[in-house]
Amino acid sequence: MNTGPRAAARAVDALRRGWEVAIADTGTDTDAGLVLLAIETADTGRLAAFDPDGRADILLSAARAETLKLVNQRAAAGGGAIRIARAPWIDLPAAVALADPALDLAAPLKGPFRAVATGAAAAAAAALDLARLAGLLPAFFVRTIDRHAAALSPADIAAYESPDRLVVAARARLPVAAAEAAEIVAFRTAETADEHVALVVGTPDGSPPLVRLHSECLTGDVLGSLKCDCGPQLHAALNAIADARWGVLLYLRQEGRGIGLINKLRAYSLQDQGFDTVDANIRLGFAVDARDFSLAARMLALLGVTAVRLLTNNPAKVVGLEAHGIAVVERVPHALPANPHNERYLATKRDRTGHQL
Ligand SMILES: Nc1nc2c(ncn2[C@@H]2O[C@H](COP(=O)(O)OP(=O)(O)OP(=O)(O)O)[C@@H](O)[C@H]2O)c(=O)[nH]1
Ligand SMILES: [Zn+2]
Repeated sequence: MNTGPRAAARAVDALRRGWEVAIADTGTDTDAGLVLLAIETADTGRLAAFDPDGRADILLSAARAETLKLVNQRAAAGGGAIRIARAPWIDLPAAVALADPALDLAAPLKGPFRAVATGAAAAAAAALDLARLAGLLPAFFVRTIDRHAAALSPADIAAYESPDRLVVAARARLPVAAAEAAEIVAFRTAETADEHVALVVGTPDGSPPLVRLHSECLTGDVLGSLKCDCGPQLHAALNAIADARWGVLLYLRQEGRGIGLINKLRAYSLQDQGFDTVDANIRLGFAVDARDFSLAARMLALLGVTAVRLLTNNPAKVVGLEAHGIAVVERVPHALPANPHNERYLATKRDRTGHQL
């Protein structure tokens, strides 16, 4: 068996190219595995090769299935994945409509739908994670196979995301507008292309540094998007850290709260239709926040930082760091003035995701 994160890296690549991927289940009561073709990157030729008899089922996230009202709340409450039995009318365009919420208003679904057991729950959940890692919609054509026919396990996919093998790859002096005495430290793991960065400002003075965990936001950080508060938060954080004379800004490549740029822009398109930031993620079939702050904790540990004053309004960041060995001795609020375009976004963060604004 081809184990390890290398198998997961190959699978991410395969999904993006529209190639099938097989995942062995790790449940003790099953000898099953799943073979999967991502709906987003399928085409008629690939689908015919994958599923010549038109018998492959559909695998969706529970959140997406609930949005489509394909399953009742009770079925979805278990979380994870929902498998829908293939019906003759579910051709490729119908499957795309199941996967992609952009079409929800334009393409009413036919039905009826029948939810069946996933047959390999751990493999199904891992498949959804793999889609997110590949930046794809979490929706597949799926067939059950013998687990021995699969080269990939859920543990491989977890290892791919794990920060355990993160190392410092390069460091250099980097004077920036906010602070001339700054050093940039770049991190990477062997398996992912993501290059996470820390900007270390000033020199340790024996007290816990002022720290900001900033998740990448191409639209806000680079283009000055008014839809969110990321750009102003980034610059205010650099200034606050410079004023404190000792601190660290982590620039985490967790675009779109971990769902990637393309999926975030899909969420924006749903927001144009009236859904808020939480419901947009759910309609796409993702968690409201897919980030894992163990990555940030590992970066701080590699910098020799074990206790911080954390600039954030998000209690999940405090919990995430503390769960991974970094003491948060103080939460420093980090709210910036709203504008007409991000007012609702900030209100949703306050009302629905527990931000202390
Ligand atoms: N999926 C999704 N991601 C978004 C949206 N708006 C902004 N983001 C992403 O949210 C992340 C910004 O979060 P942060 O500013 O790090 O943190 P936060 O959770 O808001 O908490 P604070 O520390 O209080 O700012 C970035 O990765 C953005 O790309 C949205 O509408 N949908
Ligand atoms: Zn943003």
